[in-house]
Amino acid sequence: MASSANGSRSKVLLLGEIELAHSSWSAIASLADVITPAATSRDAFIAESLSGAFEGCSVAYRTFASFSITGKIDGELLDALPPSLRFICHNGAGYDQVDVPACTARGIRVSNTPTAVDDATADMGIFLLLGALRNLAPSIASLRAGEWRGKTPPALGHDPQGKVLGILGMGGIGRNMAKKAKVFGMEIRYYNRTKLDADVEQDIGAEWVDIETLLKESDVLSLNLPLNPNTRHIISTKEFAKMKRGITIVNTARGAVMDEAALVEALKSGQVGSAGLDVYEFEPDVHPGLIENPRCFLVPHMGTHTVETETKMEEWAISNVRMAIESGVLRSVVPEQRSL
Ligand SMILES: O=CC(=O)O
Repeated sequence: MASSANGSRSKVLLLGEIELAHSSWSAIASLADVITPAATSRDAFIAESLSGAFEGCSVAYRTFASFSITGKIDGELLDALPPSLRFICHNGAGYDQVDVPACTARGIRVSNTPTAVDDATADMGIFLLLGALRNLAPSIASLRAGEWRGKTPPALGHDPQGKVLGILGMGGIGRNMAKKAKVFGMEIRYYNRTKLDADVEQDIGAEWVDIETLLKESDVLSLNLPLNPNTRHIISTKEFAKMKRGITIVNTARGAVMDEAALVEALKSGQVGSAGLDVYEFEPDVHPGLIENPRCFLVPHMGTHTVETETKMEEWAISNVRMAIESGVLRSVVPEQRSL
């Protein structure tokens, strides 16, 4: 299938940059013509597509950052893309930037890079958990400002040992984080629509509880679930009110699984004691109420930002492009399309 139905060479649309896996991408370029858009905004991208610039492309490779050019891959954008497009290979685990039902309706299959991100994202989760529990943000800032521990001594932090870590969403990242948190002496509870098999639960040392219990009994709550219409704002004012006063919230998933304005209020009132965040509802904008709150330990969406993990992710996404070109199937189609 390295050539298209009419016998010409396949065409691949490259949305974003290849940063690390250059030799694997060169191998794609030897199999197929690679088209790179000139546009730098959504309107210009749509106009460029409607002008026929991407005609004949059957596969698109895209990065998280390419959102700044195309915006969401939704029905409007798909209608502007050529009907030859059959596969969208997303480089990333979370694919909320792609409207999967709109792709399905047009016969386009979507892939992501599931397990490649697990270690690095879970490592970031543990880092944020410890940083928020230990109340490290103000002293990191005061040291850099030349004030040692600041004008008033920072509040004492808390140890993870013996605390209950509630994990909301027990996919690969949640499971990985559970194992790591166990080493810090934490007790692991989780809620996931599908309960893990008993042997997996036992291996991880995690207990399934219903979501109400998870909210009520956790000392730290880590959000590890994908963003979709069912999970948007799954944590908001009502849920904060059910939690233990002073809870620590960790989010490495997507900002919008939590109502960010409600989090700011819950932090202000002390209902939430601290937060360790890698993701934000309106990235790259961060709510000023988070930035100004010393009990927030904040990182600008860097969960997978390592040479090893970014390389794995690119290699994985490129392997999807290769399979699409050579065999007309994807290596890791997204769960919503698995039964199609
Ligand atoms: O945010 C990172 C990812 O979705 O892989």
